[in-house]
Amino acid sequence: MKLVLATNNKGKVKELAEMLNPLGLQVVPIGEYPGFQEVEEDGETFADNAIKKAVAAAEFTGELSLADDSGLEADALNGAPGVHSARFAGELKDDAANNRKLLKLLEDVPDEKRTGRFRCVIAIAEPHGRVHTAEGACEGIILRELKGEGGFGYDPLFYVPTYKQTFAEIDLKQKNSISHRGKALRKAVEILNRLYVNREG
Ligand SMILES: O=c1nc[nH]c2c1ncn2[C@H]1C[C@H](O)[C@@H](COP(=O)(O)OP(=O)(O)OP(=O)(O)O)O1
Ligand SMILES: [Mg+2]
Repeated sequence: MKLVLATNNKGKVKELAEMLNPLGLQVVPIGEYPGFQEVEEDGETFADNAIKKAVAAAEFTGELSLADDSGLEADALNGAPGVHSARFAGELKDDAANNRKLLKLLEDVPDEKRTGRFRCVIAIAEPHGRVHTAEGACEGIILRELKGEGGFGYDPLFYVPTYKQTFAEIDLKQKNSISHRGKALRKAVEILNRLYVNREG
């Protein structure tokens, strides 16, 4: 069975594929389907946007499709950038510019108030229209400067106290074991196993 990954984010594809490949599904990024138009992410919640992306991909490809909508919530900014994380500093989805904007807004925020979390909602859309969702969150601290070279997005600013490292300093497997995406994906895998078993039997 095919599973289309309805994301254009290469960082997400790496993390998702690492956990999905062992399932024995044929995992195909949406980039391999020419002509798919990126949907407008105008939902008020991560779930709204994840569902919108997964359904659009399932309709376009006719295949089981999985989408991820995620972002960073800073408590000192009342949860911003939240669902606007990707385009926080503008339409270009520029990670470096997003990180600079976040640092600037948090400039005067004392260490103990720099708490936040990544959130992720994964939506799985079946070709005939049923949708399933799974979510995950990971708590951390937003640093005052970038640290680490790995990962993507806000990873170099996101410090995990239990690891004493940022998401950009830990490897992909470690990140998947604790991250918002890893948590959501483990629940999503249970959903996929159920769907897969139902189809076979
Ligand atoms: O583990 C993460 N580590 C660092 N940053 C992260 C992570 N997870 C989400 N993020 C940030 C990246 C982006 O600024 C936004 C997601 O936005 P989001 O719309 O879900 O993804 P996107 O536009 O990059 O790709 P797509 O919609 O095609 O899946 O949150
Ligand atoms: Mg997006």
